[in-house]
Amino acid sequence: MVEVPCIEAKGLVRRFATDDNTLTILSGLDFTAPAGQSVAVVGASGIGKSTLLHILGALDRPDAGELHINGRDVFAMQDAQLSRFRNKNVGFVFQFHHLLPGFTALENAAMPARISGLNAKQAEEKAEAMLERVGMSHRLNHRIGELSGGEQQRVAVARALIMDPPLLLADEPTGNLDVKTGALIHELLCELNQEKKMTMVVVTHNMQLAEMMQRQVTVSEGKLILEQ
Ligand SMILES: Nc1ncnc2c1ncn2[C@@H]1O[C@H](COP(=O)(O)OP(=O)(O)OP(=O)(O)O)[C@@H](O)[C@H]1O
Repeated sequence: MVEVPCIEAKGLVRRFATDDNTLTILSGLDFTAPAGQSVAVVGASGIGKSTLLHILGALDRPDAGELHINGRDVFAMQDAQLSRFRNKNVGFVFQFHHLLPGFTALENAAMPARISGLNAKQAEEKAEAMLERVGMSHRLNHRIGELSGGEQQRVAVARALIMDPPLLLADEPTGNLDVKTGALIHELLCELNQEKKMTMVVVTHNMQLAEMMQRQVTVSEGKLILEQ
């Protein structure tokens, strides 16, 4: 049986209209990743890495091209169906974590499970287990503002993985952290990738992190080059 890739993107085009012209950021980009693979996306600043990641996570729609995640035609879905699909299938970790400051670590990590329809108790049980996995059991009831940068990013990782998604997308996940704390988060991401056999795509300028991934791809002139 032929294995379905976790990500299969073909001919992605993304343009942005500015006041005086149209910028073509992605110009027919193809990208495939088998299930379980870890991939670093690197390239010059402003070249289109985050744009690509947002499309791969269906947070943004391309002007042309197709995206299949685990064989599902993502952009054929209507918005409500797409939100449900994202909730179950894609976890996101960003440089600035986007956690809700007025809520505790437990409440933040539980959020995707609540959105998926689980009741508060079920969602918090799952969140507690995930927070334990990322080394945060001692801070469950701290509000986000009461946590260090590294601790906040651990909560963001727990929130991204609470639904056990087959795909994790991370955009400069440790760009905001000191080198030592960043390295601990890199190790955590690699351990979770192995443990959960999830596909992981990480946009980064950090070569130490990029080299920890099984494969590195470079965005250049709207396409992917230099596959390693
Ligand atoms: N909504 C938008 N409207 C107009 N231009 C945009 C928009 N989003 C991104 N761009 C432009 O597209 C280009 C690519 O941006 P993107 O954030 O994908 O780059 P990047 O490779 O991730 O950069 P960096 O490494 O600096 O984070 C940039 O020139 C940016 O200004």
